[in-house]
Amino acid sequence: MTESRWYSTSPPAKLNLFLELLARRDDGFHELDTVMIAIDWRDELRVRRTSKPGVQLSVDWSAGRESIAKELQVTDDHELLLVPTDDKNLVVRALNRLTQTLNLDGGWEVQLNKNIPSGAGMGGASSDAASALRLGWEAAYETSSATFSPLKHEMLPLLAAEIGSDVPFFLGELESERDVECAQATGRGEKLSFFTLANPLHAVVIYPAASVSTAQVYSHCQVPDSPQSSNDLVRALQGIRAESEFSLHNALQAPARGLSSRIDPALECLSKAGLTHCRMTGSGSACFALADSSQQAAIAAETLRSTFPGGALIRPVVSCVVPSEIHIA
Ligand SMILES: C[C@@](CO)(OP(=O)(O)O)[C@H](O)COP(=O)(O)OP(=O)(O)OC[C@H]1O[C@@H](n2ccc(N)nc2=O)[C@H](O)[C@@H]1O
Ligand SMILES: Nc1ncnc2c1ncn2[C@@H]1O[C@H](COP(=O)(O)OP(=O)(O)O)[C@@H](O)[C@H]1O
Repeated sequence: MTESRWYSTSPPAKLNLFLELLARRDDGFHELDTVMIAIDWRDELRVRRTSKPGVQLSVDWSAGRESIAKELQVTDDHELLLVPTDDKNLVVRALNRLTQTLNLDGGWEVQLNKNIPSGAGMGGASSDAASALRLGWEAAYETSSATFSPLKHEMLPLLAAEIGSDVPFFLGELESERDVECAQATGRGEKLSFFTLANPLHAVVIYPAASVSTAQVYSHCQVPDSPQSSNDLVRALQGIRAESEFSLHNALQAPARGLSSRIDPALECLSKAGLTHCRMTGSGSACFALADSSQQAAIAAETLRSTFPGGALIRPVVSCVVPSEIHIA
């Protein structure tokens, strides 16, 4: 086979504005009611097809390992900065599954530049995997004589859900050309109802130099007797209901706080920073609070960098569209 061109994109992170547990399933997963929003804190991913079988993945930190280590106040070789390059990396799993499913020969060369911290509840690995599926599909289409394009909308969500509960969100709404930033998700997170925000959402995110295992947090959670619903929040985000009427919720915040002592300082600092709606995202450890404008978010982030006790990545962010744009070179 011939090598393909390079396909690249910038996988975004996500925040869970709402997360409620509805039931514990027999397969060990939890039925959720969650609202996810894509934000412009992004990794960089490049993929091309090669004649050599397998996935050759190289990973680096975009800002440089030393610079991230300094912000986190850890050493360059600290485990928080380790990103797997073997099949523990969801990008490798995604491309291997694509190779099998499309019966492709040859393999892949992949460059991943990280910005999104791992074990943060920001879905970095899941977003990278969704992007790898999209880029891999386009590269395979360029270099194959097979006409598998019509299958894309059916196959990619199935492969995505196999790789992880959060991966389908990052594919966006494949059947439409609509710009969507948000989804209300049910099932284990893979049943998605996408929608557009009435107004961009600004926030400040703190990743407090602590990685939390998603599986461990779920193993300490409790399903409430009377679960809350995200419907009011969704209507407010769509502009159908007054924005002042919404509140955020995360049923995983309590068990995650019990597992990591770094979450409480992040929540405390955010709640004192003149922002609103302070919460943890996903299974943690990152926390966020909403701002009225990009300017307020930038000023609050700057202040928090000098007041937060200990190392942390602190960023002003804004909602963005899923999926991210693909570039070919
Ligand atoms: C908590 C959330 C909220 O968006 O995100 P993160 O904090 O991971 O970003 C998700 O539910 C995480 O989704 P994801 O990270 O894809 O999890 P998966 O790999 O599918 O599952 C990891 C483990 O988490 C538990 N799990 C996950 C999803 C779910 N609905 N119920 C669960 O109980 C299961 O124990 C599973 O083995
Ligand atoms: N592409 C990737 N980038 C970062 N971490 C990855 C990747 N693929 C697999 N991992 C592993 O996934 C775990 C965390 O996944 P991630 O999605 O970043 O966090 P979270 O589930 O908290 O959103 C870590 O154990 C990390 O080693």
